[in-house]
Amino acid sequence: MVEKRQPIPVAEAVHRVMDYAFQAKKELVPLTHAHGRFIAEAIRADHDVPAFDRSPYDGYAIRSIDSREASSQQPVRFQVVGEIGAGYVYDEVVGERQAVRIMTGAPIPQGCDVVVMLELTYTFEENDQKYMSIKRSFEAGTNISYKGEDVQQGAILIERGQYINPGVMALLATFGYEQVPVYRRPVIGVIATGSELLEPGEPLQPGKIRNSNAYMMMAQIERAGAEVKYFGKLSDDLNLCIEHVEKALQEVDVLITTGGVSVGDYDYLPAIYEAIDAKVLFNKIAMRPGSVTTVAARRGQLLFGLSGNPSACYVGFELFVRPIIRTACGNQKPHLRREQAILGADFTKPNPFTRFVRASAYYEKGQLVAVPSGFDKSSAVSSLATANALIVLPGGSRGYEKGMSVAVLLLEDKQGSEWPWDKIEKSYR
Ligand SMILES: Nc1nc2c(c(=O)[nH]1)N[C@H]1C(S)=C(S)[C@@H](COP(=O)(O)OP(=O)(O)OC[C@H]3O[C@@H](n4cnc5c(N)ncnc54)[C@H](O)[C@@H]3O)O[C@H]1N2
Ligand code: MOO
Repeated sequence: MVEKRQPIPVAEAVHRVMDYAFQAKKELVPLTHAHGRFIAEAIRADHDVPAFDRSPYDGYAIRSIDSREASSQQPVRFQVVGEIGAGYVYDEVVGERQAVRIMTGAPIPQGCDVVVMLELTYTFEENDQKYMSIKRSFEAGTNISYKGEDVQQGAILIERGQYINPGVMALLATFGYEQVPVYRRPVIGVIATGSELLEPGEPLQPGKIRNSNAYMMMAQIERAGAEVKYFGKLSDDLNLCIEHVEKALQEVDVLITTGGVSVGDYDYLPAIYEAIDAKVLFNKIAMRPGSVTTVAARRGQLLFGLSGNPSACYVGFELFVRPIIRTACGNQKPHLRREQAILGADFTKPNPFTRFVRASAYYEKGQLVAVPSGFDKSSAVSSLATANALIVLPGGSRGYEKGMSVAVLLLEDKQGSEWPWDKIEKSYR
C-alpha cells in the first residue's frame, strides 16, 4: 500500500523552503560584466551630477544684466570673446557686454548666468571682431543646468540587492565603478530522470520523448540569475542514482531533479532522499500543476524534486526555486511580482487546488489583461512558450469567467516582490 501524501498549502510550502534560503558571497566583476547581476553594495553618489554648472544648449553664455535693455527695436550687441566646447574650461571672467560661444555640456564661464540658444542670436563681424546680438532680455538662470540638479552628493541611488539593469549600468559608470561588487551566482545543478528521455539530437523512437525540462530549467535558472551545471540523466539503477546525486551535491549549491517524484515503480527520488539521509520538507502541495513538487534538505543544502510534467516542472521552479536563487543573489524581493488583472477568457475547469495557469498578460487601454496560454494540462509543453505570467486561481468548485479580477504573477519582471500571500486560498473567498 502506497503511503497517502498530505497536501500542504502553497504559502506553507514557500515558507518551509525559504527557511533554507541563503545568501551567496560577494565578488568584484568588471563593469562590462555587471549587467544582469545583483549589486552587493548600495550605490552612494560621491559627487554631484552634474559636477559643475553646464550648458544644456549650443549658444552664447552672457550676463543676464547685460540683456535687460534688449528688444526687437533695440537689439543689444555682445563682443564674442571666446569659445568653449564640452570637456574644456573657460578660465577668464566674462565681463560687461561680452559673450562666450558655448556648446552643449560645456561648463558655464565665470560671470555668466544665462545661455542664449544659438537660434535666438544674430552674429556678424566688424574689423575682424566677432559680435552677437539679441533682441530680448533673459532672466538669470535661463538655460543653466545646475551642479547637483540631477544627483546630490551623498544620495543613495540604488539599494543593495538590486538587479543591475541598463540604467544601473549608467549610474555605475557615472560614479566610476570600474569593478562592481556583486553577489556570486549560486550554482544550480540539474538532473533529469526517466528512461523515456532522449536528448534533443537523438531521433524519436516509439514510446520515447525528448528531454525538454532540463533545457527549460537551465533557461529558468539563468533567467533567475544563477549558474547552471547539467549532470545529464539518472540511470535506472538505484545505487548508481544515489552515487550520481551524491557527486552532484558536492559541486552545486542547490540540486534540481525533474521527474521520478510521484508514486510510480520507477519514481526513485523518495528512495534517493532516504538513502542520502535528506529530510523531506514536503512531497505534496495543494496546487495544480506541480502538486507532486517535493523538496528535501541535507545539511542545509536544498534538493528540489520537480515534476516530470513540463508545465508542473515550470511552475514548481518559479514558485520555489526562483526565490532561493534570488535570495542567494542578494535580492530582498525574491518572489514573482503580483499584479491584479482582468481574466481575458473563461477558465471553466473546476479544481479543489489552487491553480497556476500559464498566461499571456498585456495592457489594453491601461488595464492588465491575462489570457490563458492554451493547452492547460500539467503535461503541456506548448503553452509555456507564450506565457509571461501565471494566473492564480484559488481552488473551488466553480470556474472563472472572462472579465473577473484575478491575481497574476509576472514571470519576466526583474525586480521581484515579497511573498504576496499569507494564504492564497483565503484571500479570494
Ligand atoms: N497514481 C498516481 N499517479 C500520478 C500521480 C499521483 O498522485 N498518483 N500524480 C500525477 C501528477 S499530478 C504528476 S505531475 C505526475 C508527476 O510525476 P513525476 O514527477 O514522478 O514524473 P514522471 O512520472 O517521471 O514523469 C511525468 C511525465 O513527464 C514526462 N517527463 C519526465 N521527464 C521529462 C523531461 N525531462 N522532459 C519532458 N518530459 C518529461 C514523463 O515522460 C511523463 O509523461 O505523476 C502523475 N501520476
Ligand atoms: O503535480 Mo501534477 O502537476 O499536479 O499534474
